[in-house]
Amino acid sequence: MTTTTTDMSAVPVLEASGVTMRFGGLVAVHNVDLTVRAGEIVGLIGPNGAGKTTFFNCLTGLYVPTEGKVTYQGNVLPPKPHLVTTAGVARTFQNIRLFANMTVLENVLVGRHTRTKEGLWSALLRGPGFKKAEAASHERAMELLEFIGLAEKADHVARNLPYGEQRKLEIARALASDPGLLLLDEPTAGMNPQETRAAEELIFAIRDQGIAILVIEHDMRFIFNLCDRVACLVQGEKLVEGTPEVVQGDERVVAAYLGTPFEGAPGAEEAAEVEAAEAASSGTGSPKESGTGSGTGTGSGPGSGSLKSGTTGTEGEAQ
Ligand SMILES: Nc1ncnc2c1ncn2[C@@H]1O[C@H](COP(=O)(O)OP(=O)(O)OP(=O)(O)O)[C@@H](O)[C@H]1O
Repeated sequence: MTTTTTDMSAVPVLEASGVTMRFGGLVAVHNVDLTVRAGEIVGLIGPNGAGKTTFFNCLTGLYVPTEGKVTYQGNVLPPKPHLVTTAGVARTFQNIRLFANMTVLENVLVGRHTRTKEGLWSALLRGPGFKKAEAASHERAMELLEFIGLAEKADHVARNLPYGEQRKLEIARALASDPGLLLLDEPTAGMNPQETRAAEELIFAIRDQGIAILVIEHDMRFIFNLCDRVACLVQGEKLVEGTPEVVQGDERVVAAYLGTPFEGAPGAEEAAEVEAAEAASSGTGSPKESGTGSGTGTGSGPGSGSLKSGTTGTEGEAQ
């Protein structure tokens, strides 16, 4: 007798094929294929305007792609965001979208509603079924707050949380729908290096819970540390896809995404000296702001980060 074992990591969770999105004459996403397998963290990078968020919107039912197909666990995803969430795909947004005046706990409970079956009458009458479901939701929401480290702030009003915690809360709310795939759109935007490192740990922990992850991010250090695979979009098309090593070494990606040297890069110091000298000789007096990067790797556009993970840390950070 032969036994066959299935390598779970090879099972596709999400499969997007030939996804194209046009806005009038503008082709924001063109013929993009992308697969996310069970247990994977996949990164989506690319310069500003490359089509990353549009692609996310095509995956999550906010946009109906002009062409192409998106399946989750083998089933075509419905073109409605709430149905996509019910199917098992949750997301966060580039700009925080919390219910600012609700408490931390209430925000997570809102995310739970796709998993509660009690109807309007049951809610109005507050029968035993409703009370049981409510208690279960509450328990699950507290579990999630514990998981992301916000349990002690369950009763705080969301708008009073520090920025990094608001981002975490968004993730908890997305997790409340018990997804099998989590899409994160720039989860570390605006975070300080400590918050970014904590976010990295949190995402690994989410993956370890069996949730596949697709993440858009401009912080190259973060993305290359985190991801098993990275795809780079440029002008709506997938330029390259591969391991972090392959993608960060791809000269087309370097050229398309950065185009300029960065602090700490070989030759960057010399380049900065030359630039300063040129600025002085052109009579401007002070060297102009250049694309050499701030060294944090957290910028949001071409020239704002490094493609070498571990080379762009802020002073004092472990490399
Ligand atoms: N609803 C829309 N209507 C028209 N054009 C749009 C719409 N949404 C996005 N676009 C255009 O599609 C292109 C891709 O934008 P998108 O926001 O997807 O890029 P991005 O890679 O996510 O950029 P960023 O990194 O700056 O967030 C841009 O030219 C943008 O102006």
